[in-house]
Parts: sequence; C-alpha cells; structure tokens
Amino acid sequence: LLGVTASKEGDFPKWYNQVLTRSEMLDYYDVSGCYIVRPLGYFVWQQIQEFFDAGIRSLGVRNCYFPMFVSSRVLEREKDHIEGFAPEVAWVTKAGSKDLEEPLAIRPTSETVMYPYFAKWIRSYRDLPLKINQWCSVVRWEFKNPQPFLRTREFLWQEGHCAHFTKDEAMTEVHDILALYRRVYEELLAVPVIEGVKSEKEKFAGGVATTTVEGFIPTTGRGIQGGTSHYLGQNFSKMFNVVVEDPESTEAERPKIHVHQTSWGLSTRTIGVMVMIHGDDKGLVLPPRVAETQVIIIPCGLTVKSSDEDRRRIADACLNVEARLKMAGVRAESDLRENYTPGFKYSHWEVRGVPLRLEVGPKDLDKQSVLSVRRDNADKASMSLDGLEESVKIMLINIQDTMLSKARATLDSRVKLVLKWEDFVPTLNSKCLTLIPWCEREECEDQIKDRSSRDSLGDEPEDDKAPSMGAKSLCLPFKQPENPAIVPGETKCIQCGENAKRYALFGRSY
Ligand SMILES: O=C1CCCN[C@@H]1CCCn1cnc2cc(F)c(F)cc2c1=O
Ligand SMILES: [Mg+2]
Repeated sequence: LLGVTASKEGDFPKWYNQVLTRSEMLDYYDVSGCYIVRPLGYFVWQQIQEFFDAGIRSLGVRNCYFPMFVSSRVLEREKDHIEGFAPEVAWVTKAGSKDLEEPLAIRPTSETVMYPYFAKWIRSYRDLPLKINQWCSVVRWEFKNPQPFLRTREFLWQEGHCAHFTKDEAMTEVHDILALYRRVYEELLAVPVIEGVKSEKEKFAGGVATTTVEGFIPTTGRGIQGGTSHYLGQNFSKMFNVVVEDPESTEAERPKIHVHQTSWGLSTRTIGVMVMIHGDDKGLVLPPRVAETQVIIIPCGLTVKSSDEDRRRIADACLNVEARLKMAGVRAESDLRENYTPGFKYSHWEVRGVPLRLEVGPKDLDKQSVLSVRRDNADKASMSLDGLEESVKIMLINIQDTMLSKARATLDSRVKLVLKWEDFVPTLNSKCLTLIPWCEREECEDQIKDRSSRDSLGDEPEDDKAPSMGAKSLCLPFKQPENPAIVPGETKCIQCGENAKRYALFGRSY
C-alpha cells in the first residue's frame, strides 16, 4: 500500500494525483485527458445521480437518451452557437478502413441533437411543458492542460433540456434546478457554493441568462464553476422553430408562439471539487453521505502472545458490530486480514477516506465499548456497545455537518470586499476571491482580466514564474453585500469609475 507522500500545501498537483490514485478513486489512462473512474469514485457519482434524479423527478422531468453522434449539418445548424467551440469538437471520420460519407461529431452537448425533435414533438401548447434530462458522457477536446475530474476530454454529466409556454415558468425552473445543484454540493459533498448569475461575457452565449453555483479551492485560491442552469429564452426555439399556436387567439390562422427554454448541467467535476476541498496529507476524506464505506471496524490490542480464543473473541465482536451497523443502514465493513498490523490498516483506510474507524480491542470489549476515531479531525471517543448504532449514526451526521461548516468558514474567510482597485491584485495574491462594486460592462471585464494578469502595480511577482493568471468574473451573487450597499448613481466601479450596478465576485479560476 502506498500512502500519500506529497503535501497538499507543498505540491498540490502531485498531492491531488496521489490522493485520487492511491485512494483508488481514479486511474490514469493512455489517452490524454481521459481517466478511469474506479468503484470508489463511481460510488460518489451514483449518490449524486440518485439524489439529483429524485429531485428532478419531483419537478416532473423525465429521463431519456439521445444518440451521441451529431452530423455536421445538424451540429453547425447555427453558426454563431457553435463557432467558438469548433476546435473542441471531436469527429468520427472512418469505420474500419473506410471513410464515412460524412463525418460525425461526438456530442459535446446535446442542444443541436435534441431541439429538432422538440420542433417535431411540440405542436400544441398542451404538449408543454416538455421536461427531459439525460445522463450521459460528452466529449470536448480541450487543449488546456487536463486535470482529473476538473477538466477532462470525456466526462459524465446530466443535461436537462426543457420547453415552457411562459418565461416565468422557465425562470422558476432555472432557479429550482440551481437550488438542487446547491444541495448536491452542500448536503452530499459538504462543499459550500456561492449562487449567482454569470456576466454577459461569461454566460452561455446561446442563452439569455446563466445562473451558476461557484465553488472555491482554498489551496490555490481559485474559484471553480460548479454547475450551470440557463434560461435560454426563445433563442433556440427561433433557431429550431419550436412553436405552439397561441391558445388565446381567436383568429382562424392562429399566431405561432416560440417556446421559452431552459438547459442545465452538472458533471463529474463535482467529485474533483470535493476531493480538493476535503482531502488532507493522509489522503482522501469522504463526507459520509457519499462514502462507499462509512465505518471500518478494525481489531487491535492483539499481540503474538494473544490466545486463539482472544483472537476469535475479537473477530466475532467485529463481525457482530458490522452486522448491527449494516442492519441499522450504516455502510460498515470489518478488516480482519490476518497478515497486517492495526497501524497498517489504519493508514490503508485513511488514504481511502473512510469517515469513521472503530477499534475493537480486548480491554475495550471488557468494558463493552469500542474506540471511535474520526477521519475528518482525528478525534477519538469511546463508544458503548450499548446503543452503538445510534451513536455511530449521530457521529456520521456530526462529521458531515462539521466538514461543511469548516469548509464554509474557510470560504467566508477568503471572500473579501474590495472597494479600491489597488487592493484587487494583492487580494488575489493572498489566495482570496474579491467582491467588487462593478459596472458590468464587458470591456471593463476585459480590462480587469488584463490588469490582473500582469502584476501591473510594479510589485514583482513573489517568484519569477509566469505572471499571475488574470481574474475573471465568477458570478454576480444573488446575496449582495449590504454594508456598504451599492448606491445606484453614486457607487463607482472600482476599475473603470463608471456607475456600479451590483457587487461582482471576481477571482482566478479553473
Ligand atoms: O451548460 C449547459 C448545460 C447542459 C446543456 N448545455 C448547456 C450549454 C453548453 C455550452 N457549451 C459548452 N461547451 C461546448 C463545447 C463544444 F464543443 C460545442 F460544440 C458546444 C458547446 C456548448 O454549447
Ligand atoms: Mg468549455
């Protein structure tokens, strides 16, 4: 067994690689940008799927499946939708030794695949709302350096696509879905996120508005887009002619109304964010909600002098505790391997992120108790065998809550109000995000990115590495700071001096 030897603060990329591979969450693959999601990692994705699927089902969304191949005619249906993305599109051009009549794109997202069928299926307003989702993989041949889970050339996601008769109904759904994304992060992954709307520059160009949940990686001080829910308006329904007759009209030839659409996506990037935030120098730290093994039971206190009778007594006690916890719905396992020391086993399961360890020794048993050890903060506590199920369940809930509240405290401490431009770059350099009064003009955003990529204030970068990465707008948070509140017409944008409209969250990002 190899534990994690890299330090999270010392060599983050190497640490991240070691945590993922030595916890057995993921393995590398010989196609650059592609990775193998191993069972421990896949279990996390399955918990996310189960939770999110139940959530969208209760919103009336039905799952479906569309082909992964898109003809060039269909993909390039609308030039401006696709133009910026063309370099990322992967194409199939041959079958065997024969060239295909026409090359087929592998779906990078499914708007152009689905919406011709929306036009075919939606005839009357009674066919609305149409609410569908698919769980699938998509391929985007990104050229920026790949990172497991965070930026991969193929990734698993869900993409929801809905059509509504009214804008209000569509907007309500956009926010309902964003709330579900927030719950996936906070309730399952114990990751706090900031909800808001994207700037004009950062939004999905094909839509009208993009709402987002933004995460934060404290080790690098960088923000990360966690999931997006778009209000598409009538852009795509005009492009694909998705119309219904106006039910209110009394004319013979009733006017056609273009439907109001939404689309929303969440991917396996969620898993990378969770690992980066909670992992430590012993390896993976899993929130109990998504841990395949929540409790590992390990015999201890036995020595070479221990009698066979003692060994059997301890082993039986472990199996009994395991059975009781399983009966109570806790995902518990015993590690009774003969040829490994307790210490070896502790490390083995720590690198794998198991949230709670129970040590079962002769002395504990004499007292009808076991020793519990938490993975998140290493706290030890003796637990009576009497009522053990309840004690363990309460402990797991406490671990889940503590992980979220710690991560939230860190996030809160790293978001700084910046009211003067001269504080902007130094705040980024201290691994923080900034909340700034902002004019929301696209050219101002470009200037901010440029002025923050060079260390333009003359203070030399700490080391002579490449100049720091520019800051981008992450979102305009729904929760706006109230002190000091933006005074329309008075408060100025800290970069360009124009009137500020709202506070914007800016930072370096993935
Ligand atoms: O972000 C979502 C949620 C799920 C459904 N799609 C939307 C917008 C996706 C935006 N996007 C994102 N990336 C893309 C990459 C491509 F190669 C390409 F051809 C198109 C796109 C592209 O449209
Ligand atoms: Mg992209």
